[in-house]
Amino acid sequence: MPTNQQAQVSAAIETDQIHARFRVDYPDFSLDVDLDLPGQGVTALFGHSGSGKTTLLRLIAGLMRVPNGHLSVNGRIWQDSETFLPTHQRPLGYVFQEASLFPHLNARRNLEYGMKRTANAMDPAALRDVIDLLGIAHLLDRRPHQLSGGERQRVAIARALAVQPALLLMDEPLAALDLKRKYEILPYLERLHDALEIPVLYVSHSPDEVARLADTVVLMEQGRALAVGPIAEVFSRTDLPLAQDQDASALIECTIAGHDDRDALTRVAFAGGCLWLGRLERPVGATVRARIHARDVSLALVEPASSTILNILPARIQELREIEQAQVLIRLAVGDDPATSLLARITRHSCVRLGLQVGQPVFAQVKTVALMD
Ligand SMILES: Nc1ncnc2c1ncn2[C@@H]1O[C@H](COP(=O)(O)OP(=O)(O)OP(=O)(O)O)[C@@H](O)[C@H]1O
Repeated sequence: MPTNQQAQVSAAIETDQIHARFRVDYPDFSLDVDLDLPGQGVTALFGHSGSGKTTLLRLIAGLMRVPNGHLSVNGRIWQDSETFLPTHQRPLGYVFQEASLFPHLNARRNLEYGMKRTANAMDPAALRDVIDLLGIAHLLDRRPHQLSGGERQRVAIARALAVQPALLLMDEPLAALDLKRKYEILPYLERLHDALEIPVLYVSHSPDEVARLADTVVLMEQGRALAVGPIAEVFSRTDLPLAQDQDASALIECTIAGHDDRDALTRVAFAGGCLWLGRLERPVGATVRARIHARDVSLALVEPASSTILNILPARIQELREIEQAQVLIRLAVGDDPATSLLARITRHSCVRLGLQVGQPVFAQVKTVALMD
């Protein structure tokens, strides 16, 4: 029979949301946010350098205190007008740009260090799972200087998780790694994403990282949250600076529908259509996230009968927006599902020549599809 206190805790946990409201005024910068974020999955705090991402993370960690701030995490108040939990009382894990491991302790002792100081440490079986998930079992006897940057970061992530935090904060955990190491560690982060039940706030200014890892995005600009929402929705909004970028892209959640061994192709299905990709070694039914750059999509009014392009999707124009360099950004609904969007970036000249307008049916020719996991 649960005690009253346990019943209150479980009732509070069901609220499943993070609410963060903060205002900070520095002489040359102000941050003003009021955010409701999902209580699970990875939320990216995404924006250019100086947009306020780290400041927001520090406020959430309790490393800074501002008056009138409010923070609740899955129903537990961490800060309001009466309460301010100091950092050491907040059940959180914090992973920084550079793994801050103790140099005189090996990886195992580094993991144990935090665990000894909390009443909520993982049991040995759960810790073994985390060690396996991050692929660090063979590194446990090594000291930090005997590890690569990526390996150190994996140990730092395991250490953050070993205290069973209610929230994991990651501040550009890949920023200090070179490209090769980044690509080494990304699959581990993707595995974490699938395995973790706690919410993760992930600071990044890299669209590529965010496209791979995030479920929800907070797009930060000059201390404000310009947009908050599911990643596919935010990425395909043509009114945001993100879409005007050369890297603008749409994300589509897909399921592996079948393989064609003869032609070394894999067919993936999404709500409203399907795409052919180079052969993927993933089982039918597995989910993958596809990223399609706006610059890789061209449009035709009639279905091209003789094209080398594998993926030609019937679509309908949802929105046209003229952007710089005499180009037009077009948002397309693909198939029957209005929630699945593609972006196409074409010249104004072509747009006028084809007489494109909102509501018009077209065929989207997709030159390249990148897989995000
Ligand atoms: N203690 C401080 N006093 C005054 N200004 C500060 C202070 N801390 C941060 N700032 C300013 O606040 C702004 C936001 O900084 P913040 O580190 O939050 O940005 P960021 O988006 O995390 O940037 P980056 O991606 O470069 O880490 C910057 O203009 C910074 O100079």
